[in-house]
Amino acid sequence: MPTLHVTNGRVLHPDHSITASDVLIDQSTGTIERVADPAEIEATAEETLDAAGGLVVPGLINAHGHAAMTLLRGYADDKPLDAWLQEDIWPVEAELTAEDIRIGTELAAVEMIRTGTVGFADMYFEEPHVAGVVEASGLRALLGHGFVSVGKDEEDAREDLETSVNFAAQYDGLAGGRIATAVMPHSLTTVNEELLREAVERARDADVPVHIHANETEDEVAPIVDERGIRPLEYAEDLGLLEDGDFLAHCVHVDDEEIERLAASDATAVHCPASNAKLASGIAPVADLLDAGVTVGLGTDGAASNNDLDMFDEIRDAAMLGKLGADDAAAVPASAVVRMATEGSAAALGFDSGRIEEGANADLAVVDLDAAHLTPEHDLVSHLAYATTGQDVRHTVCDGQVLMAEREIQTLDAAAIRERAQEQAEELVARVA
Ligand SMILES: CSC[C@H]1O[C@@H](n2cnc3c(O)ncnc32)[C@H](O)[C@@H]1O
Ligand SMILES: [Zn+2]
Repeated sequence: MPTLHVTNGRVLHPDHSITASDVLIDQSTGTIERVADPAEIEATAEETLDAAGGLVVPGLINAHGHAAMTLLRGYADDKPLDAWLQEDIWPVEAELTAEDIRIGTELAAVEMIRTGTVGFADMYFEEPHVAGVVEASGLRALLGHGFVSVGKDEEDAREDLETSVNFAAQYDGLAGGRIATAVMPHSLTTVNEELLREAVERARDADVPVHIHANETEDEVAPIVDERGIRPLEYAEDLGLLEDGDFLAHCVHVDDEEIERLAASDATAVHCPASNAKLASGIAPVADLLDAGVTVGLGTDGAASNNDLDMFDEIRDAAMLGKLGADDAAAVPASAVVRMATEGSAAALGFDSGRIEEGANADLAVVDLDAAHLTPEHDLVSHLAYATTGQDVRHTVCDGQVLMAEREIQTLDAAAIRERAQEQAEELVARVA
């Protein structure tokens, strides 16, 4: 059985203690075989990664996003969600080709691997092409075709739902189990009730979860309250949502009753602090969600509303905004945000990852601590939350495969992808002009 030996480093354990330990990985199963004192692991592995001066952490998981929107990074900024989508994003997305999406997703994969992210959720279009990039890059992902019904006739909207269901049914478990899927209606206001009900029912039949944007802005909550006399998450539950495996992006404007409803359910929330701040959508009540017992993951959302896919940035933003929102510097501490990007996101996507522990998926990153901004070492969990950036990542491993060694991506040609993405993005916006 081929093995990978991560040596000479310190390991962040699930209880957030840190010890000088080696990690032995069984590459045939893609799982962690041993985490032990270096003296206890023989140097006989086929492959070795040197983690000297580094901290071995669970690979980060980006639990909500639209990967190919990297091509739209910096294309339209400084607007609120509705205007941004309707005036800028949806017109340019109408011109997207499958090749644009493939290249944009490759660019996202390069950025994610470079910054220690090993898994991501993607709600977008042309998902078979996204799956191809996942296969080639070695990343882990939960993918779904996103669909709306607003602005479409009945037949087109229904066809879009069929695409979402068929993709989810056909691609679940591919890439050696690294691909999972979900049915992905865009939101509670952009998909009509009939199609939402059908989407949930069809997802249950296909035994896949549902992923949806929920309670992102006040403007999205108000029409549901006005038309139905109930809050969005009561509506969601009535639609059959909030079951085990379902995960909701944003949950910014949730009231106490909705937080309780979410806590009592088996669904999870994905916090996207940078996107919520940039679009001025609001500050999610993360401290309240965590206090109520909701499982909270972390996501960047698309690169057009963030504007990067660095999950270390997101961790820091989650802590900062969590404190500001709660008006309490003690709220959402370092350990909580690190857990959000690891265990929380893994739980949201149903991955057995997010922890350096025997039996878990061998998904990890090695953070190089040899840097002025990470000196002195009073508390390394504090450094992960407040001082580390994605550029500090030295190695990235997913499913036991080395995706980046010594800051060099192994599975993709990063320079060629960047060059191609620049050309592809220029051609895309030229088609809209
Ligand atoms: C139907 S595929 C996904 C759809 O969502 C759009 N999108 C990107 N960011 C956000 C966001 O923060 N809230 C809502 N929708 C968003 C994306 O552009 C696609 O059209
Ligand atoms: Zn989104």
